[in-house]
Amino acid sequence: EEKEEDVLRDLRLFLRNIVETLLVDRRFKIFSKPVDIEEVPDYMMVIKKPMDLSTLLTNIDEHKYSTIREFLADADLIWKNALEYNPDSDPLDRHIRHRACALKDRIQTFIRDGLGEDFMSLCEEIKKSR
Ligand SMILES: O=C(C1CCC1)N1C[C@@H]2C[C@H]3C[C@@H](O)[C@@H](O)[C@]2(C1)O3
Repeated sequence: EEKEEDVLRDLRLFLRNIVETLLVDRRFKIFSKPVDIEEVPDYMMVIKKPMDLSTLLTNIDEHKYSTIREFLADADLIWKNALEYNPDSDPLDRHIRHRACALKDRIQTFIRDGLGEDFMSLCEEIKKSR
Protein backbone atom coordinates (compact mmCIF):
# COMPACT_ATOMS: atom_id res chain seq x y z
CA GLU A 1 0.00 0.00 0.00
CA GLU A 2 1.21 3.54 -0.57
CA LYS A 3 3.07 4.75 2.51
CA GLU A 4 2.33 8.19 3.95
CA GLU A 5 5.82 9.37 3.06
CA ASP A 6 5.18 8.33 -0.55
CA VAL A 7 1.97 10.42 -0.61
CA LEU A 8 3.84 13.45 0.77
CA ARG A 9 6.62 12.91 -1.79
CA ASP A 10 3.99 12.80 -4.55
CA LEU A 11 2.56 16.07 -3.16
CA ARG A 12 6.01 17.74 -3.26
CA LEU A 13 6.58 16.55 -6.84
CA PHE A 14 3.17 17.89 -7.90
CA LEU A 15 3.74 21.24 -6.17
CA ARG A 16 7.30 21.60 -7.54
CA ASN A 17 5.97 21.07 -11.06
CA ILE A 18 3.41 23.84 -10.58
CA VAL A 19 5.93 26.36 -9.21
CA GLU A 20 8.64 25.51 -11.76
CA THR A 21 6.12 25.99 -14.58
CA LEU A 22 5.07 29.37 -13.14
CA LEU A 23 8.73 30.41 -12.80
CA VAL A 24 9.37 29.98 -16.56
CA ASP A 25 6.15 31.80 -17.53
CA ARG A 26 7.24 35.31 -18.57
CA ARG A 27 3.91 36.79 -17.40
CA PHE A 28 4.84 35.94 -13.84
CA LYS A 29 8.43 37.23 -13.75
CA ILE A 30 7.37 40.05 -11.37
CA PHE A 31 6.30 37.37 -8.87
CA SER A 32 9.47 35.26 -9.06
CA LYS A 33 11.52 36.96 -6.31
CA PRO A 34 10.71 38.78 -3.05
CA VAL A 35 9.77 42.48 -3.45
CA ASP A 36 13.00 44.45 -2.99
CA ILE A 37 12.67 46.23 0.38
CA GLU A 38 15.48 48.66 -0.60
CA GLU A 39 13.41 49.65 -3.65
CA VAL A 40 10.08 49.65 -1.74
CA PRO A 41 10.81 50.75 1.86
CA ASP A 42 7.15 50.80 3.00
CA TYR A 43 6.30 47.37 1.55
CA MET A 44 6.56 45.47 4.87
CA MET A 45 4.32 48.05 6.59
CA VAL A 46 1.52 47.39 4.10
CA ILE A 47 2.04 43.68 3.39
CA LYS A 48 2.16 41.53 6.54
CA LYS A 49 3.30 38.28 4.88
CA PRO A 50 5.28 38.76 1.65
CA MET A 51 5.44 35.74 -0.66
CA ASP A 52 6.97 34.94 -4.08
CA LEU A 53 7.52 31.93 -6.34
CA SER A 54 11.15 31.30 -5.33
CA THR A 55 10.22 31.27 -1.64
CA LEU A 56 7.34 28.90 -2.45
CA LEU A 57 9.79 26.48 -4.10
CA THR A 58 12.17 26.64 -1.11
CA ASN A 59 9.25 25.94 1.23
CA ILE A 60 8.32 22.83 -0.77
CA ASP A 61 11.90 21.52 -0.56
CA GLU A 62 11.88 22.19 3.20
CA HIS A 63 8.74 20.02 3.54
CA LYS A 64 6.69 23.00 4.77
CA TYR A 65 3.51 21.80 3.02
CA SER A 66 1.72 18.58 3.92
CA THR A 67 -1.53 19.45 2.15
CA ILE A 68 -2.64 21.33 -0.94
CA ARG A 69 -4.56 23.68 1.37
CA GLU A 70 -1.35 24.75 3.16
CA PHE A 71 0.43 25.34 -0.17
CA LEU A 72 -2.51 27.36 -1.56
CA ALA A 73 -2.55 29.58 1.55
CA ASP A 74 0.97 30.75 0.61
CA ALA A 75 0.58 30.64 -3.19
CA ASP A 76 -2.55 32.82 -2.99
CA LEU A 77 -0.62 35.40 -0.92
CA ILE A 78 1.47 36.22 -4.02
CA TRP A 79 -1.42 37.57 -6.07
CA LYS A 80 -3.43 38.85 -3.08
CA ASN A 81 -0.44 40.95 -1.88
CA ALA A 82 0.00 42.32 -5.42
CA LEU A 83 -3.67 43.39 -5.59
CA GLU A 84 -3.42 44.97 -2.14
CA TYR A 85 -0.18 46.88 -2.67
CA ASN A 86 -0.97 48.03 -6.21
CA PRO A 87 -4.61 49.27 -6.09
CA ASP A 88 -4.34 52.48 -8.12
CA SER A 89 -5.78 53.27 -11.55
CA ASP A 90 -2.41 54.12 -13.12
CA PRO A 91 -1.24 51.84 -15.95
CA LEU A 92 1.52 50.14 -13.95
CA ASP A 93 -0.82 49.15 -11.09
CA ARG A 94 -3.37 47.93 -13.63
CA HIS A 95 -0.71 45.86 -15.37
CA ILE A 96 0.34 44.29 -12.05
CA ARG A 97 -3.27 43.52 -11.10
CA HIS A 98 -3.89 41.95 -14.50
CA ARG A 99 -0.87 39.68 -13.98
CA ALA A 100 -2.02 38.91 -10.41
CA CYS A 101 -5.42 37.77 -11.70
CA ALA A 102 -3.72 35.65 -14.40
CA LEU A 103 -1.59 34.01 -11.68
CA LYS A 104 -4.67 33.33 -9.54
CA ASP A 105 -6.45 31.63 -12.45
CA ARG A 106 -3.37 29.66 -13.53
CA ILE A 107 -2.85 28.23 -10.02
CA GLN A 108 -6.54 27.27 -9.78
CA THR A 109 -6.38 25.42 -13.10
CA PHE A 110 -3.28 23.48 -12.03
CA ILE A 111 -5.08 22.31 -8.87
CA ARG A 112 -8.34 21.42 -10.64
CA ASP A 113 -6.58 19.56 -13.47
CA GLY A 114 -3.84 17.97 -11.45
CA LEU A 115 -5.54 16.37 -8.49
CA GLY A 116 -8.34 13.98 -7.75
CA GLU A 117 -10.47 14.79 -4.70
CA ASP A 118 -9.13 11.65 -3.05
CA PHE A 119 -5.48 12.79 -3.19
CA MET A 120 -6.44 16.10 -1.54
CA SER A 121 -8.41 14.41 1.23
CA LEU A 122 -5.72 11.72 1.66
CA CYS A 123 -3.18 14.47 2.46
CA GLU A 124 -5.66 16.08 4.88
CA GLU A 125 -6.19 12.72 6.63
CA ILE A 126 -2.44 12.16 7.01
CA LYS A 127 -2.11 15.65 8.53
CA LYS A 128 -4.92 14.98 11.04
CA SER A 129 -3.28 11.73 12.12
CA ARG A 130 -0.03 13.55 13.07
O1 LIG B 1 4.07 44.54 -5.53
C1 LIG B 1 5.13 44.54 -6.16
C2 LIG B 1 5.49 43.42 -7.11
C3 LIG B 1 4.66 43.49 -8.38
C4 LIG B 1 3.99 42.19 -8.02
C5 LIG B 1 4.85 42.09 -6.78
N1 LIG B 1 6.03 45.54 -6.06
C6 LIG B 1 5.82 46.78 -5.33
C7 LIG B 1 6.48 47.86 -6.20
C8 LIG B 1 5.44 48.76 -6.86
C9 LIG B 1 5.58 48.45 -8.37
C10 LIG B 1 6.67 49.28 -9.06
C11 LIG B 1 8.07 49.06 -8.52
O2 LIG B 1 8.31 49.95 -7.46
C12 LIG B 1 8.33 47.66 -7.97
O3 LIG B 1 9.31 47.71 -6.95
C13 LIG B 1 7.07 47.06 -7.36
C14 LIG B 1 7.24 45.67 -6.82
O4 LIG B 1 6.06 47.06 -8.34
